[in-house]
Amino acid sequence: MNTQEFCKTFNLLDFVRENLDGHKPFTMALEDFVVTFHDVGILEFKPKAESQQYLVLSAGVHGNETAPMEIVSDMVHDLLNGKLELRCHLLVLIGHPKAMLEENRFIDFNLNRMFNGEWKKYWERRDEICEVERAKRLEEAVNDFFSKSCANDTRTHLDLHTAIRASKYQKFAIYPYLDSREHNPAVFNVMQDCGVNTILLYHKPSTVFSYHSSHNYKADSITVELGKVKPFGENDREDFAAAEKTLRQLVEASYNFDHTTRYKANGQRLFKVKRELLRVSDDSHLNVDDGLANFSSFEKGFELLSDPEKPYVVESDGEAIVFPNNNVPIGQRMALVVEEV
Ligand SMILES: O=C(O)CCC(=O)N[C@@H](CCC(=O)O)C(=O)O
Ligand SMILES: [Zn+2]
Repeated sequence: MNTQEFCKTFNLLDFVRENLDGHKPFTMALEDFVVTFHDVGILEFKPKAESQQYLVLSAGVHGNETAPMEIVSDMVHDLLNGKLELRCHLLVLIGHPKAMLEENRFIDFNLNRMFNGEWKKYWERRDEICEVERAKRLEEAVNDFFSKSCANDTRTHLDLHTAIRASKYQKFAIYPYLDSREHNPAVFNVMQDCGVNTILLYHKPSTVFSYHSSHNYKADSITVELGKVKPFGENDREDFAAAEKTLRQLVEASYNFDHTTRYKANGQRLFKVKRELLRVSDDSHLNVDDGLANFSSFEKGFELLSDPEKPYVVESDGEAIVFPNNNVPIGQRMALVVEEV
């Protein structure tokens, strides 16, 4: 098959499904860029024209979060077929191909708790936990990509997700902890253009992918929750139209990520994390219905987390909950208690 035929019929998600255990790297030179298929779900686009922007778009770190994978896959198709112009350095990642095939959040362990080197703690168990080697591989890909950039280049990473449950604010994002850096107004502006009007400011280092790239490469990184989890083919792409348009504009490098960018976002809600509720024992249990939306709030005095040793009772009216999950192992996050700032 020649390059033109390959591009015309190429579907990233099918290609990933067909190469689950990896493939040999290969490169194709197209008119405006060179694309390298480094490994399953790891594609790098290098523009022929000079660019100072390095963009990572990751989707499917959770295998059942299908909409972002569909969006990214369509963008890759359009890039390969000249329908989307590439004006930045771009790394596209389909995070967890095996979980994607099964449309499950993960196989053995939540991949989005394995970054920032956390996978090293599980290295001895890599044969029983498939996410260990994948986290290592994804970190290597990000490292190789950002290592090509210079000090004045911009580094951006959008880790695209959809949430398990509905949300009071349908689209929201989690801005990872920045150590001693400042929040970048450009990130808020891009989120606003994506239709993301609620931003949760994370309060401490973590083992999620966006914190990894932010902490290690000083990237402008953010985890974006674009809607609710649905099976492949059942996403209403109209719901994602603003995000999709903005992602395409990012690839066309029509955004400036300079920290001096003026904050134009208007009406954006900001939340901060007040507390992280961890599972401390087998008996830890959140007293929330499955149908309860993210950002639902409680009255002071409500026992949100029951546990014989360490229950959590709501301390003030208006405390809200994000990502409640009774189905996590001991030591992992069961929910975030957040409050508006
Ligand atoms: O809906 C849920 O409960 C989880 C959705 C999801 O996968 N969220 C990410 C957030 C990562 C972050 O905190 O930046 C996750 O839990 O991994
Ligand atoms: Zn997710």
